[in-house]
Amino acid sequence: MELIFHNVNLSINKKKILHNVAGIAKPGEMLAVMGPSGSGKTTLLSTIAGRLARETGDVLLNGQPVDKRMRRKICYVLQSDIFFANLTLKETLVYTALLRLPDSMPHKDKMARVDEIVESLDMRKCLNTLIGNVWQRGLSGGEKKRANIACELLTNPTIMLLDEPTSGLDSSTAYSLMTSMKEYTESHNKTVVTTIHQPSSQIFHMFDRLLLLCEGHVAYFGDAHKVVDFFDSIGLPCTPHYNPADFMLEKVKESEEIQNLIIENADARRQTDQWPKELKKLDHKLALTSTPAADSFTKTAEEKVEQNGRPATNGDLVEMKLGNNIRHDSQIIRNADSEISILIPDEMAVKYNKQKDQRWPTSWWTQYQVLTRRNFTQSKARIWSKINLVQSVIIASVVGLLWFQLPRTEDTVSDRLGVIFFTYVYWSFVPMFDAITSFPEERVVINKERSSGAYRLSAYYCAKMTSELPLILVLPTGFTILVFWMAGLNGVVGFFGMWATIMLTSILTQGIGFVIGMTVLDLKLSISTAAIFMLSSMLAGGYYTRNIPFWLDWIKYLSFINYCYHTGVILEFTGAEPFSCLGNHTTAYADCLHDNNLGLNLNGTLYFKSEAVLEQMGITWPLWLYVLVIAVATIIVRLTAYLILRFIRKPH
Ligand SMILES: Nc1ncnc2c1ncn2[C@@H]1O[C@H](COP(=O)(O)OP(=O)(O)OP(=O)(O)O)[C@@H](O)[C@H]1O
Repeated sequence: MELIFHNVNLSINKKKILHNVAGIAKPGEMLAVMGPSGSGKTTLLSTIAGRLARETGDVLLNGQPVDKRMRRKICYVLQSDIFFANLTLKETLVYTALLRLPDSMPHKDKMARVDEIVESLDMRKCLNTLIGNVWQRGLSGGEKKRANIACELLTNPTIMLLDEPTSGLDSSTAYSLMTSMKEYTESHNKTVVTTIHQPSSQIFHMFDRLLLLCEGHVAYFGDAHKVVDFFDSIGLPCTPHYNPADFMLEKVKESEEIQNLIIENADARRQTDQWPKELKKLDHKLALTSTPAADSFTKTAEEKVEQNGRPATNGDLVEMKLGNNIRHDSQIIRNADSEISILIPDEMAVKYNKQKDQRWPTSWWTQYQVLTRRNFTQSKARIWSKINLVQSVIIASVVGLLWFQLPRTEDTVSDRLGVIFFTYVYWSFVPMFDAITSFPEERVVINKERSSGAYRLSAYYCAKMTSELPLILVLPTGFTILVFWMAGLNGVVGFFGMWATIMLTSILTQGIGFVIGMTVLDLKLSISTAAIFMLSSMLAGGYYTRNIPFWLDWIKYLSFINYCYHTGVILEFTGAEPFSCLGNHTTAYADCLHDNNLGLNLNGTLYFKSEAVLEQMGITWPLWLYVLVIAVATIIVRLTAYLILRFIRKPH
């Protein structure tokens, strides 16, 4: 496919970044975009990829404007290597292939495609290596760059946009990477646009075309090997044997005077034969569509589309009655006076393509299945990490030993409340902070993948919820078993009740963690926010204080711990064995109770029924109501997290 970008203008925060940037890249060729740091190379690539909205200008593939469907033919390899650190290279490539290659392609063909790319980029020896990150060693920098490119190549894109693929690589690794890319481009007839900072002269000579940018202006566009002649022609000769790439970067950074000289001469080249005819044609289209004839022009083109059943392309002839008010531009009138060659107007091609829009490469169900498997694999290492396992076992053992086999006497009531409160609070803290700290890493990967239209957000979100469920529930299950039986809490029913409500608490608090992590992007700030939220919930949760000032009493209804803790209390003190009083009759529980809660043991000591504790604590809601509130809160929190991702944290 031929890629044309024509007169692209773009401003960010009112700062003009790109000024009438134009260029063309052809199949089987590599176009290098060069320029000093900050000259707009990445911005241009993002604009071509459709991730930044241009103010004016066209981006055309084979003469047609790029819409969402066509954008799938473009792959954009970002400068940074964004992956899940704890997947191996093979897992990364396989999951990417399963997600991004169409359902209609048989599984074995998808795997064959992975093999082909691995061979092309010479990556076989590191297939089973973890991707890794700063804390965990994995692929080397060069291998990561190749992995980044490989993931995009899997979809067999026609246009490849590479943002600084050689940054951070030593010269021989950079050369070998670019050689692989050059071979791949030529053998598969791909159209490649790559930004590059300071290529060696060997790499520079691999490029077919060059776009040199200077402060967002075109300083040169044309054959890469003719750039030295251009500089020579404007009085800036290059010293023999000097790397042309270094030479021109020095010149475009030299002085304002030199910069203006280069830009003016580059502008002047647009009127000469050295400027590609395709770009000249677009200049004419612009001139024509600014005439009063534009409306009838569009209409006739639309008729042609309906007649052909496909959008008109660059070479199509569209019949148009020439009115008196049309400029007779000899260059664009082709056959007869009544026929004219035009490019299809943007809005019309987009409208046409929408009808056939296959937005996603795979079905929702495929996306859900693959993402569930991938998420399970990558979250397992994190959630079931050795450190989490050891931490849970140690804390559970300490709790179990401190509250070991509590006797059923009145003075252990407060201890029982303590262990229940601690257990619910602990399984609120752990999932919440795990969600907050893990989400930033995940978010960048998801944003990258969603930007390239790999899957639906709903598929990702449902997969995440499902795949992490068994993972987040295993540790609290083990913890509850240890603590419950070591402390000697209330029987089998009480155990299953506590286990279930702790699970629910973990799911709720993980959701709260996601909401905080998605809303507050700064990690430090999100941890502080979560700490404030958790501590306030704890304080208002009914364990530390039961006599909140009346004007602040409503706060307990906002504390999720209030509900979780009270489910635990109800489970512990309902239908349990009675508690013995300690000798005298003036105890808190015995004194405030109705007679029917009291009784005498055989040895003559007073006892009270366990439900008396609930009465003394003023717990009047039934268990199911507390559980219902937690369940509804869980659904609301999970939905909120989804909506935040859907509408607020959209990728560019
Ligand atoms: N959000 C923003 N607000 C203001 N200016 C911005 C913003 N984003 C980018 N810019 C500016 O746009 C210009 C072009 O940035 P871009 O990243 O495209 O440069 P580049 O040529 O790719 O640089 P490098 O080679 O260092 O990656 C820079 O001057 C940058 O400061």
